[in-house]
Amino acid sequence: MIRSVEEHQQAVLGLLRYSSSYPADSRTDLDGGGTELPLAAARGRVLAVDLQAPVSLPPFDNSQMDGYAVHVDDLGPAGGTSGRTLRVGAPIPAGIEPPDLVQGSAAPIMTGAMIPGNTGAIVPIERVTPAQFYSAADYEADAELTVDLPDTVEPGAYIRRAGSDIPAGATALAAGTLLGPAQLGLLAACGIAAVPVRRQFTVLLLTTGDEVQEPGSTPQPGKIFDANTTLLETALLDAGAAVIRHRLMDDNPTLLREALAAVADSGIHLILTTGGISQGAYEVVKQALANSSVEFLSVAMQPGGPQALGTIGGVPFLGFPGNPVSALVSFEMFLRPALTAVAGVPHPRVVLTAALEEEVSSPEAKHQVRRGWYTPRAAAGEPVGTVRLVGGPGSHLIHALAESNVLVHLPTGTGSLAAGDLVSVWLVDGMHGAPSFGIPAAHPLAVAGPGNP
Ligand SMILES: Nc1nc2c(c(=O)[nH]1)N[C@H]1C(S)=C(S)[C@@H](COP(=O)(O)OP(=O)(O)OC[C@H]3O[C@@H](n4cnc5c(N)ncnc54)[C@H](O)[C@@H]3O)O[C@H]1N2
Ligand code: MOO
Repeated sequence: MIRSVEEHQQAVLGLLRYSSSYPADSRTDLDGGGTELPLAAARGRVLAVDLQAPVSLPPFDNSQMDGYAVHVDDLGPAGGTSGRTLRVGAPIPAGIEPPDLVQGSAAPIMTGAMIPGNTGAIVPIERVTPAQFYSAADYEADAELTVDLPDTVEPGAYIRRAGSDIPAGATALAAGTLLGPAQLGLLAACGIAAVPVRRQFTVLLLTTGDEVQEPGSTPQPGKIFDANTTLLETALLDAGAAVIRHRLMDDNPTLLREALAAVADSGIHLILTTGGISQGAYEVVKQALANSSVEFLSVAMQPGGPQALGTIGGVPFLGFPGNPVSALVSFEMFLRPALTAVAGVPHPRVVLTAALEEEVSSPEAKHQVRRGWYTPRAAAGEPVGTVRLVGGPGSHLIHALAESNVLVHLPTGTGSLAAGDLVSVWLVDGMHGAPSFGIPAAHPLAVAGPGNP
């Protein structure tokens, strides 16, 4: 049986949505039974509840510029000052609560400092005379320092009002928000130190094949190093999932069946294997799961044609093909979008239209996914960016995969395309490493915190 890409996408989504024990609404299902994560540890996670701002941002009226705070009664109608000369009051650095302004005097004030009472406007230092602040020596030498204002000052100028970013009590972040640097920075600015996050979607990752050996071990004749475990583990971590990495399994169906049965009730949300699902004589996954509720099928896609889908002991199961590019393309096309729909993370890939830099042909009966390098349009007049294909269509070309920044889609029915024809590309180089708190504990800058005990 041959399925279209769209049909298999729906099948994978249905599997995760209806067969997985992952809670459909995990808002009340916090990690650790209601515990929260410190902000930095919550990067890449999904907020479990609506969070209200406990304080306003800014928390108080403050200055947007280094300059002088001018009394409201020293500003004429519509801000006219007639170049008024004012006495210089005590400077206001950021971090203090200043006394109210006295009419006839202007207080030197620094960016971010609290606005004193009675202030009508801030005048940037560049706009007054003298155009630089007095030194401590100037203050000691002359008790009657003065400053000349410009002819006009806009009332309220350069005052950042309390609550103008967000007022206290308003929703700072809604449940379901993916927590990245900006969102976590907002929570920190609100004085929040820990955040309730949704449970992670947990995947058991198992790689099969007599021919694969662990990276780091001595190369053996006829064997290859296991690329797929690392490739899929990091792709899943990037996508916000948690990964349990199973040891490599050789082509022994009985042992594989036992291993899969042993993990089926361990609270994981998906079992994912690579390899052993096509037409060979030693297709271990296919043999181990014969007569089970796992279906082996063919999707009209290249790479990633052979696929397996079903349940093992009630736990959703996906079998990706063993070729590394096939495994990653399967992840991008089927599992990643389903995770977005079910777990609220990751963000969908950015889809762009690009002009081919060269001609290309593709099997008409299949949706071909090529790897490419996307270059944004060089000038504003150009309608779209361009894409250069990297490597051929072969699903073993992991080096070419590593040198690409987009997946290039040549949908079913495409046949051949000329240079300049438009194609749809998915931007995949926005992948970042899993959360890491990388300063070694011995580093002089290291502080106690997540990852730095
Ligand atoms: N007669 C047919 N042969 C093949 C067909 C077919 O339709 N008829 N389909 C081909 C396609 S397309 C793919 S994709 C592969 C899928 O094969 P399997 O999923 O059964 O995977 P394996 O045979 O175990 O391995 C395929 C390939 O990938 C290498 N591999 C496997 N695991 C890893 C790993 N962890 N790290 C790196 N490389 C790995 C393996 O050595 C093979 O070269 O089947 C085609 N054959
Ligand atoms: O489907 Mo295979 O993944 O074309 O190489």
